[in-house]
Amino acid sequence: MEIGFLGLGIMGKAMSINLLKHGFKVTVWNRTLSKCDEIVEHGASVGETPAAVVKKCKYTIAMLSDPSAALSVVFDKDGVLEQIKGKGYIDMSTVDAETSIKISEAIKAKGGDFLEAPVSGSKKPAEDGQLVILAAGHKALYEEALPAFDVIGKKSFFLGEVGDGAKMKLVVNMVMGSMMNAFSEGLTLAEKSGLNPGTLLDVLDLGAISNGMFKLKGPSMLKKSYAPAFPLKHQQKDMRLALALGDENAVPMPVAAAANEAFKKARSLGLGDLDFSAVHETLK
Ligand SMILES: NC(=O)C1=CN([C@@H]2O[C@H](COP(=O)(O)OP(=O)(O)OC[C@H]3O[C@@H](n4cnc5c(N)ncnc54)[C@H](OP(=O)(O)O)[C@@H]3O)[C@@H](O)[C@H]2O)C=CC1
Ligand SMILES: O=CC(=O)O
Repeated sequence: MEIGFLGLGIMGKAMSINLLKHGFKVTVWNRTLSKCDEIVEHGASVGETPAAVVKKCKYTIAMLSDPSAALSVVFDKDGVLEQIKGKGYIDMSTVDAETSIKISEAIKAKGGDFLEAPVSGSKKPAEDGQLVILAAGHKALYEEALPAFDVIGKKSFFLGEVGDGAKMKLVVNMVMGSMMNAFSEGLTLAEKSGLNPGTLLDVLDLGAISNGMFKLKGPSMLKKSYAPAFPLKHQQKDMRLALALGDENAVPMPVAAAANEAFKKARSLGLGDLDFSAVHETLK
């Protein structure tokens, strides 16, 4: 079965190559079309527009930067909506529930099926097929997509109504962004107060707050190495969207609000395209 794939950034590239490696036929599209070339070397076909991809494939996955990209690919000329009748559309981008619901309603109105399926996990888990998939929406489409999800991820959750996957993803990333800032302050405090921050990493790793993110990011942060796995601009977008969800639900989130300010500061320093761990530089 042919799967469509829209958006070949850090995540989309790894996910689409993974699908090809596991024997799926994949037709790709990216706004900057030249980024399709590398995926073609792995066996993909190219569609000239999102509509052309949807027309060719039974279902199409999207992995796009933010709400405005997700909306544009669906609603603009030559977009997904033009060919969605009788087809499935799975948006794996991290967006807010409102965006996802808007896309879902438009697709349903045109006779298509919609599933949101944002993922937890970064570049390496995407390359290794170890993402965590947070799906919600059309249950039959979820079941149809499970063979692809089993390649892309290590675990898939079906969370219910469209919007619930988006919200779960934002809650997870709100926690992650807040943790990253506390971690970064700890590394800086250790260093400035005369401790060896490398020893801090060992101590943290042996205790109850040991976690994969500290283990993975700590050594590269100490080397000021911020090659983007998860771009900082996307982490700040997730904090912003999570804070809006907090507003809607009257949940006070002072820790997340402070973390968001730190990511905004990092963006203002021109660090948005680096890894989100570059927020560490705002303390220098
Ligand atoms: N990187 C990570 O660790 C993770 C990222 N995510 C989420 O996944 C999504 C993708 O992330 P990632 O791959 O890192 O991001 P990238 O910035 O690497 O890629 C973004 C993609 O979106 C496309 N895009 C941006 N704006 C538009 C637009 N207006 N119209 C059409 N296409 C557009 C880009 O196209 P072009 O090449 O032309 O710029 C590119 O294909 C984001 O929502 C992110 O929050 C989720 C989990 C982990
Ligand atoms: O969205 C980012 C991630 O690491 O998950």
